Amino acid sequence: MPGLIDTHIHAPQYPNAGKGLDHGLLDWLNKYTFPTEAKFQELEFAKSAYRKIVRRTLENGTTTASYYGTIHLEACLSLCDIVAEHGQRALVGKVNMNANSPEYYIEESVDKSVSETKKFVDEVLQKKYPRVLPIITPRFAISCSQQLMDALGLLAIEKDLHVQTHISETPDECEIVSKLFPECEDYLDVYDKAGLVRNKTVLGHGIYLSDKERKKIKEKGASISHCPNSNLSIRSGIFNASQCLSEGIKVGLGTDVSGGYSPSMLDAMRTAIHTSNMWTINDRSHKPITHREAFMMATYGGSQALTIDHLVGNFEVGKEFDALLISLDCPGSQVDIFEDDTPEDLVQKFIFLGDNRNIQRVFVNGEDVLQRKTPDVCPPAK
Ligand SMILES: O=c1[nH]c(=O)c2nc[nH]c2[nH]1
Ligand SMILES: [Zn+2]
Repeated sequence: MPGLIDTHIHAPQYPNAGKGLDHGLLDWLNKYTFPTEAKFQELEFAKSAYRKIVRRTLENGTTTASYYGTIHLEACLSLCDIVAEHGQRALVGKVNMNANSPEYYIEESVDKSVSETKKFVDEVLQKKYPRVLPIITPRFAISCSQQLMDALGLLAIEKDLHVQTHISETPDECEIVSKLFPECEDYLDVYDKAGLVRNKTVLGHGIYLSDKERKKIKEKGASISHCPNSNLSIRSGIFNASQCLSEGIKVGLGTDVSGGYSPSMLDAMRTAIHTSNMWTINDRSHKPITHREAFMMATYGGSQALTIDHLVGNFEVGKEFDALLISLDCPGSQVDIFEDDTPEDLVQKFIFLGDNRNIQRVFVNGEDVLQRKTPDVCPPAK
């Protein structure tokens, strides 16, 4: 099958995966996430954590990831090196934050934030990694001033870069944004005024977008990264994937580690199906997404969301071979096969019952990247 594409994942939040889910978004950021991300100033700590997450996502079949880093230039550059060393395909973003953030984890000025971002972009491009690109990453409107977002929008346009950020994830967040930016028509307008809404823009979450905002996202050719595990784990809300897909918006899936506790895109597929089922439970006329649509969002849909569908996402002739070799009867498999199972049944069983043990080989551009010799991920247990 085609490789899995995680359109939204926070590499530095991996140490927190599976813990600290007892608060909603804004308290969760302050209590758990910012203190953890701040530790990535220490380069050796960052490298060790980044090796773990890159290895873990690859083992789970993520051939492409769109990573958020932290505000630290050196650590973000090391994430690019580590991704490249492991042979994963990725977009990597140095996070921008200059407002409403704790004093221990904030960029000191617009100038510094922009100049470090330029340095990051230039260095990454100069390295000419075959499959790693920089992505402009203003964290979200609450943590960036309009002046900073304007400068980042200009940079994205000037260098034709991808952009990723969060939007309309929780009601509290939306209310704060409307107070911080009273001159803007809505949340999307905050980013649009800065030139950040482009066809290379990936908007994380988008649970509470209005009809008008979704229409503009479609017109601009931007995409939404649906992160169902995160939405349920930190109780942000229930995204309506069917609606966005039927409106023709590009929708990919994201694990959103560590608001989402699982780095597995299989988990993202399952949870997207269950999230969609919740709409149907509340309104029987709602058509839930199918396993085919979940599979599509995790593969080809993800490639469209990241505008790399000319390269990967399916097995069209001429694309690069990002693929997984799946075995359902391998040692340890949790999937039992029965005589009357059709090929499509097997795909469904893999989505719902499969795990990394069934993912036997992971190819990026034709290379079995799990066979690469990379530095030890896990030091021996004490
Ligand atoms: O799920 C999320 N994770 C984050 O780290 C974040 N920052 C702003 N908004 C966010 N949402
Ligand atoms: Zn996120």
